[in-house]
Amino acid sequence: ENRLNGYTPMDLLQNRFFERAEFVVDTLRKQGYCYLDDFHGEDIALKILSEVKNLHHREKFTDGELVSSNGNGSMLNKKIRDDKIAWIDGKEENCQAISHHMTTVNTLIRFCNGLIEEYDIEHRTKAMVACYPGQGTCYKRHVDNPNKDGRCITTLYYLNPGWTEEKGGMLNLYPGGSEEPVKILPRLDRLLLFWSDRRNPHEVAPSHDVRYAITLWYFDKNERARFRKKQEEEERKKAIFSGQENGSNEGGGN
Ligand SMILES: Cc1cc(NC(=O)CCC(=O)O)nc(C)c1Br
Ligand SMILES: [Fe+3]
Repeated sequence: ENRLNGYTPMDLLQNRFFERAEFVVDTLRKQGYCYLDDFHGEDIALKILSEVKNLHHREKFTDGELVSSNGNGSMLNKKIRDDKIAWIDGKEENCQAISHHMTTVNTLIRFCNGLIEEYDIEHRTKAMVACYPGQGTCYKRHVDNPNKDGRCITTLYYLNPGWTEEKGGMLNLYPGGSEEPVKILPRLDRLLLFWSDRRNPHEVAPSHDVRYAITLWYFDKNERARFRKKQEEEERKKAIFSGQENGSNEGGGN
């Protein structure tokens, strides 16, 4: 077969992933976050962007969560976040490039998993495609996984060609809860990774132009299993409790 100085193209590809995984894991250990620029290359990045814009134009995004009341019971549709999101599993039509992104990040994370002994990463969420429509839309400071829901690594892929700080929309990251934020430019073809837990509070500064990103959260198998068991336990307790509440006794059954 076509061996290039002893390596096949697959060998070279594997090496490339291994090298990037080593850099990612070393950097995550050192500072808790890491970003790779020119992750897919411009052509594929622009293809992914066109699919995301297409989702946006086809109204496939829902509004960010609305919080309910302002405390005195009246329903105030105050927003805690301004992003519009679409959940994508990668099999949808016209999402081939987004699907390619998902499998590429899976491969990178699989190589990283071999180097991180404290986690055992086998699963992830669907892709959350997010759009900040501009006009000062932002996302308040928060931690992705404050209470051990299983998510250990957050990956954010940015799709904003020619973005500058004047447009706002910087991701302000506070690694180790530091006072001064690390300001990450959400530029096209940048892949940002960070530990999803309390080590990385973050916020999106007000955006003055349309800002797209794709998030994938990766789970630690054990933390996720514990969380699911706890959830089922709570469901059971709730079912029993609601049974007693309205006096019926079948709730205490099963
Ligand atoms: C729905 C949701 C979105 C986000 N997004 C960001 O933190 C913004 C990152 C960026 O676009 O730079 N985080 C959580 C914990 C939830 Br939940
Ligand atoms: Fe977040």
